[in-house]
Amino acid sequence: MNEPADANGLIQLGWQSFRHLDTASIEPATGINVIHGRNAAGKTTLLEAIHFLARSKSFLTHRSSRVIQTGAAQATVWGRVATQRNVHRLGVLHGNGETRVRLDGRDVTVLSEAAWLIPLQVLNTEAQRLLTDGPTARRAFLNWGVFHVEPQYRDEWRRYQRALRQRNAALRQGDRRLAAVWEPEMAAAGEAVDHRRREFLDEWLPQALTIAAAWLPDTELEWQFRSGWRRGASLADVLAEAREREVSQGFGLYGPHRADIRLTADGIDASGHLSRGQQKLLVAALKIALIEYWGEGSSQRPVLLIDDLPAELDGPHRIDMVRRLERVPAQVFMTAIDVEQLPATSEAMWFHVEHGRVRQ
Ligand SMILES: Nc1ncnc2c1ncn2[C@@H]1O[C@H](COP(=O)(O)OP(=O)(O)OP(=O)(O)O)[C@@H](O)[C@H]1O
Repeated sequence: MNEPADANGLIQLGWQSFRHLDTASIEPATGINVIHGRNAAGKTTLLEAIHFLARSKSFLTHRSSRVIQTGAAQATVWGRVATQRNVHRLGVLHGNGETRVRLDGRDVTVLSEAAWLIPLQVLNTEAQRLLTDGPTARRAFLNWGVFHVEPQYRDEWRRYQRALRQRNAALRQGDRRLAAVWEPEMAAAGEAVDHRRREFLDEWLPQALTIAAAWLPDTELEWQFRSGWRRGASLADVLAEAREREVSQGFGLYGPHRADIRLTADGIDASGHLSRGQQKLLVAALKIALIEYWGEGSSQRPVLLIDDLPAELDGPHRIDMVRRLERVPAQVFMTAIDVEQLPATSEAMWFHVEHGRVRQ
């Protein structure tokens, strides 16, 4: 650890043998960074490198070996991350089928320790699956959001999942007595998880929809949260009532593992009603509001990666989006093929990428 830096965030980023990027290091702005260049220049790869550093994995592939440059043995990304108190050195290396994370000179085994240092969100075409896919993606997003505001949440969620697994195993064996033994633990942890989720959602979603409403003024946006069990009933009662039916199913049908968030536009499911561009704006609003919520009282500066910001947006919406991003308490990295597609941003730092070479 070093002395505190003037500004929070990723103040230096370097890489070696990471896909087709030439070995280099850059000193990004802690506000907006624009990465531009032609197709296949390496813009998305640069975002991927930041993701790799923050989360020890890619957002493009589950197979980390793919990030290793053709012909190289390992890929490395490293960075210096300034928080309010210190400057941390973080490094992620992938080679020989394993990923190693180093934080301030020591190996990190619990990856969330490193993930905690750089709260990160990605806005790309995949991110729109938050609206179009099933509830699993939304629950993962919700869990990640709550975890960054309430670190104890992870333990409660793990406790719940453990009890759920044990009860499911008992249900599959038809062992009603053992299933009942796990119910008080499952209900206690489940209610705690639900409580934290609701507190978080009540703050986050109204703010997200306010941001989105400014971009989609003619659309009425609403949200609803489904806990995963009957409203108003205690989870313990619901589990006891459902036990017999669940034995025949072989797994638990109720609880926070079945939760979902429903977003509607003019009363219709948002994914079915909104255009691609409108969906992009809504997802951007969800992520910006999350980042603003994280930013409050946190010593870590969140990072927002936006791949091809101009795509699918008309001129006025591009301007609105960039103006909004200028006020977000986050470090933003956005890519664009052509700088002409973006409005002038006074504070931004510009990086040009050509054939894998990044120039500041
Ligand atoms: N492991 C690797 N080793 C070497 N080159 C790679 C590797 N993986 C991908 N590439 C190359 O990286 C290029 C893609 O880079 P990237 O996706 O960052 O481009 P981009 O600038 O975002 O382009 P676009 O604007 O088209 O999205 C491809 O030409 C691909 O062949």
